Amino acid sequence: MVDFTYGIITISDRCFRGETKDESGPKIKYLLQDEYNAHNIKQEIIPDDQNKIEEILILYSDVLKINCIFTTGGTGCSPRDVTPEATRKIIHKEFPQLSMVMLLEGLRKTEFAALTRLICGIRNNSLIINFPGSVKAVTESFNAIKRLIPHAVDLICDIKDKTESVHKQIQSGTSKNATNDFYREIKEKTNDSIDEVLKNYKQNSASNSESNLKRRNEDTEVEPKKIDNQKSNQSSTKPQTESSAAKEVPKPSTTRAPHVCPHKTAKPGDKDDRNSPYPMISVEEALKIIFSNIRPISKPQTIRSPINCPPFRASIKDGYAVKSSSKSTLRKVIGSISAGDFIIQEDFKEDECYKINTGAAVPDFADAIVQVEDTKLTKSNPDGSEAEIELLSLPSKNLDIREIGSDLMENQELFTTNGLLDVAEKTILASVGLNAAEKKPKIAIISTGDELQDPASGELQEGHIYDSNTTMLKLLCEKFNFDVKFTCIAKDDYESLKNVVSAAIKECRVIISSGGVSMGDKDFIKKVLIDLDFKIHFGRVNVKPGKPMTFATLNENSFFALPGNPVSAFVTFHLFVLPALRFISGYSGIKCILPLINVVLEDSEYHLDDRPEYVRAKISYDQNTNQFTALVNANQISSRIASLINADVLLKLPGRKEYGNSIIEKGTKLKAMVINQFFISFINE
Ligand SMILES: Nc1nc2c(c(=O)[nH]1)N[C@H]1C(S)=C(S)[C@@H](COP(=O)(O)OP(=O)(O)OC[C@H]3O[C@@H](n4cnc5c(N)ncnc54)[C@H](O)[C@@H]3O)O[C@H]1N2
Ligand code: MOO
Ligand SMILES: [Mg+2]
Repeated sequence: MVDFTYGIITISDRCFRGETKDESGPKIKYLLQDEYNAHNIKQEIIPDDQNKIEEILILYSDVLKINCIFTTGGTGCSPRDVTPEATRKIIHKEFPQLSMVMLLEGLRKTEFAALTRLICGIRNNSLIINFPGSVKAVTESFNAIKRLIPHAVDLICDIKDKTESVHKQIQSGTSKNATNDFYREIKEKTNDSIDEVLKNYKQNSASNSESNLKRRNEDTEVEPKKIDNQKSNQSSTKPQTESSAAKEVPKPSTTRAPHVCPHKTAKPGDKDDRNSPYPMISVEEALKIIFSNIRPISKPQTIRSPINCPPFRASIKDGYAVKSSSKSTLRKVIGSISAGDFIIQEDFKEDECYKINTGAAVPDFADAIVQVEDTKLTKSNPDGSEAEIELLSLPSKNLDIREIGSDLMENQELFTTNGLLDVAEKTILASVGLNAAEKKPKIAIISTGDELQDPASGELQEGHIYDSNTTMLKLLCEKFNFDVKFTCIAKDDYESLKNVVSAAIKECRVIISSGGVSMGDKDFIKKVLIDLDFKIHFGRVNVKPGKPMTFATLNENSFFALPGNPVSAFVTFHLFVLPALRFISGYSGIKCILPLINVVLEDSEYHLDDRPEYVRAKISYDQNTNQFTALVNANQISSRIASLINADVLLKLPGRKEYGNSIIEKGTKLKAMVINQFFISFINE
């Protein structure tokens, strides 16, 4: 567990407000350090607020990729105790046995352990464990599962070599391995515990009120905030005095998302209008709006060389370092210099020379290199090394020597950048020993939909499909040299989508979502953006595919809500997201947009849509006419990912009204946006 990362979240209104000192969080930290030698620990205190708990768990799991997240507090039965509800809502798989081991351990001490509601589960690659609130209960719970956690995390992270060896040992039952022993122990312990627990429970039930009272007092340590929570419930929403807070009845937190009809949110008072309230704007207008609402991540910066290149006089050839002043053609070979050797500072005679390799430092008193091809070996030493050579031609001064700083002078300007660096820029930085620190926006990718299953999640459940947009959008970002910080599949559920978006904007400047942006009653993206105070700059674009494309900003955050249909997401990424990412990363104007080329339509005809369309097409080169021709890939429906295969361009077709005809014919001149440049080599075929 040494390499794993840990999160500790103390969930308590009173600790959050500073009224009570958090002792359980630090206790877990101590236990982790003591047991696992852990040092990568992130810790936080938050109030008993279900949304905040969900948000931070998502943040820890999806964004910070923490391996093991512990919560402490909020697991009791009071109205403000919502940790289990929040945990259950965001986990992908529940781990009830882990909770049971802790419960059994707790029950050995007190039957009041039954009043805590610990949930354990897995979200992505994170193990999430609810601990009770008190230091004592935290310690007991941790001790109960401390040897299970490492193996559980290994399994979740799919660390095969470790898990396989543990499995083998468990199955063979022969190992003296601690984990194996522990599994056996746990098995025995579980059986024992049930008897013990029953015995304990009977004893406890039969015991007198005095001992119950005593135990209850101990338990106030377990859940010390049951009474205080009710007060804190009030004061967390509205500041008030202690006495007035105590009089008010706390409201239970709502866990159900409110039903929101997106088409009703936009046009208040106009109940019957079921159209989208967002005007359809053109692709060009949309781009203008995007560019005027984003700004480059950094100012232009001029980078200068800290050194001379080459830093010493370097030989350009494999040959001999000589003095050009000598007219003698015979030279004694007095040494051999390889690349990387020290610079020879001693003087030498005019009829002497050094054998030298390309890139090696020329001796201080040599002023020319004669390449090996222009020499003849005239004498050798007994050991076979060269003793004398003859120069077939006499060199001029400075022949084949790269002078100090001749490629780059110290302090010379290398280039000016405001963000992204290309290969040449990264290479020149390397050549002068500088780091290639790029300024790129952090990107989050959120795929939305209850129907979505991770492609690695096994067989499809009924009504489900595999999520392909996450893969596509991540790879597209990477193809264009952008880094994706986090990806996640969000449910079609207002609250959880809001939590995911809140978590994403904390960590990432650019958020790219797909799905949930059209007219359905489960399309919550726009509503979430509005409620999180984003400004929606446009919510529909007159383009096919990609009509519901939405763009919103909040301070430095840009949100690109792409339509869910995979091809629509693909096209809108190239049309809108890529130019924005490039602009944010400092690309100048025209370079933000992918190159456009002139082509002619190869298809016999094409039926135009109402909306201007960007169809996926394959390019050929017609040698007779010296033109590129575009052949539209079959079946352009926006769900059909196959239309992307072998697509070289997004062929720009006009809307039928704009064109004045519903059919466009073979040979028509069109523009095409290049998404795959390999076809260019056809020119030379
Ligand atoms: N009444 C109307 N309905 C629709 C309109 C309209 O104007 N009025 N527009 C249509 C157009 S155009 C598009 S495009 C889609 C976009 O809808 P959403 O962005 O809300 O996307 P969803 O409804 O969530 O999903 C659409 C489609 O895509 C599939 N999908 C979603 N995410 C993924 C993913 N990550 N991987 C693979 N496939 C995904 C999803 O299952 C749906 O089939 O709305 C039309 N409706
Ligand atoms: O615009 Mo939608 O993207 O037609 O499928
Ligand atoms: Mg939809």
